[in-house]
Amino acid sequence: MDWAGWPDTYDRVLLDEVDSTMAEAARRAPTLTTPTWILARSQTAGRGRRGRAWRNPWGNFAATLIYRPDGPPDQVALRSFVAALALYDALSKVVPPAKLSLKWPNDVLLGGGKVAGILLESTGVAGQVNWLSIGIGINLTQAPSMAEVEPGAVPPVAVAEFTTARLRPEGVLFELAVAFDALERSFATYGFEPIRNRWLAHAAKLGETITARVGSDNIVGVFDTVDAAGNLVLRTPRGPKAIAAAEVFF
Ligand SMILES: O=C(O)CCCC[C@@H]1SC[C@@H]2NC(=O)N[C@@H]21
Repeated sequence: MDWAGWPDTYDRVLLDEVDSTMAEAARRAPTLTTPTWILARSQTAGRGRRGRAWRNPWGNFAATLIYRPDGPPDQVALRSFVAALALYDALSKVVPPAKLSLKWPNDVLLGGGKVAGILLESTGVAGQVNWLSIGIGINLTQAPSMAEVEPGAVPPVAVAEFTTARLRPEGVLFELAVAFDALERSFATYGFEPIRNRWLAHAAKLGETITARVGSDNIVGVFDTVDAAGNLVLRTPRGPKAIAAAEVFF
């Protein structure tokens, strides 16, 4: 693998097997000085959002970027949109971009099915984020079966179903790191607005009726926008509703 063009302010660690790249990032954090991408060819205890397991068969992509982002926690949390757009840009190199879309808060869809997920974890004290870990899983060669995902979830798909290109996790890491670096620089210079606008340009189901599950409540409304704080804004019969955290169903 030719790494020429790798963003030189980032380190990379390539592992054959690990429990979870999130756990590995947390173990390395105390001694890290440089933003670092950790890629694993397989994970034995991959984790997803909301405490779910993330199965990671050989051939799929699993990596975590760990770094010290600038800004207060609310700005740090917006890096999930930066990561989603970086995934959009990286995957656009191997599949038709028109088939990609972004599902709030941080899934990437391909042909309407879930192809990638993002998990953010951070540590900090006194309102200051110390380390942020952005975990990214991509179904490159294999997607889980419907039986393995939550009822009502969008069906999982694999990148391999949409391209004949050779898909290697290292190659995807390269594209992802380059894209993330460019977007992170944009975020540092111009803030969230350009990222938000680009994210909205690729949003799945914008202007359509969706359901946001918040705890045990289902809020049904028209997906109006994502606001400057990253909230999902739904138009409901009772007026606009800004939702900070939810599971979205189509
Ligand atoms: O639930 C989701 O959609 C998020 C899944 C995130 C999975 C990735 S794979 C790399 C990193 N390591 C983990 O254990 N989880 C994340």
